[in-house]
Amino acid sequence: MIQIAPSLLAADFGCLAEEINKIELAGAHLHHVDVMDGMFVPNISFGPVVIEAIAQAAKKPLDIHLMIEKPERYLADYLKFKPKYLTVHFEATTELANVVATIREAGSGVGLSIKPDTPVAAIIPWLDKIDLLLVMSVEPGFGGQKFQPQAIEKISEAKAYIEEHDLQVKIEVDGGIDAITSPQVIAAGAEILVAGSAIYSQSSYAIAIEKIIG
Ligand SMILES: O=C(CO)[C@@H](O)[C@H](O)COP(=O)(O)O
Ligand SMILES: [Fe+2]
Repeated sequence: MIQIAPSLLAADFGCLAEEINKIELAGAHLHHVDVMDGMFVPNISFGPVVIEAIAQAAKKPLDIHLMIEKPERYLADYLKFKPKYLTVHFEATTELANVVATIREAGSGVGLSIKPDTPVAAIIPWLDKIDLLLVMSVEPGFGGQKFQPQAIEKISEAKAYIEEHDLQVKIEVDGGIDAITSPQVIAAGAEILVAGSAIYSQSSYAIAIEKIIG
């Protein structure tokens, strides 16, 4: 089953609890939560204080995407929300084995993300240790960017390896996902689709979700 994880970055923060309620009624499976530190990416979003409010309003699970340098410094601050997935960037840490162990011990799914210029080959040794591979289809840092089609090839490559080795890793894709790009990433093997602007910019979230995941 294909799952949709609308990115709260594109929601109206003036009425966050209402947005969360609306997107859940519209069919969201997960809430994608983008944490940006102004170091790993050239933008700052929000951190645990805002996620506390999100977690209180949400009935659906959280899918936290950490775009922060040295995420090992802050894992506990996000694991306390018991996210379904806590995802770190491969490029952001030299402590990946410890990061994976800490997330797993806390009971959340382990997510690992790669930027557009990072090849799938770089994370192959980690695929049997994680639950989620997040393939970025834009440079991380901002919502509303154009989908980079080379992500399709990367998803296919990762999917082929996962199937060949009978692994349980799900592939998530994030950036520029809409009704045009979603069939391409689904065909390549993505199972969780993140979409921000393509959903939250629309008057009907349910219709927007329906157009993306059918
Ligand atoms: O992680 C990121 C951006 O860094 C994403 O989750 C975006 O927030 C997705 O937004 P759209 O590209 O769907 O507008
Ligand atoms: Fe994201």
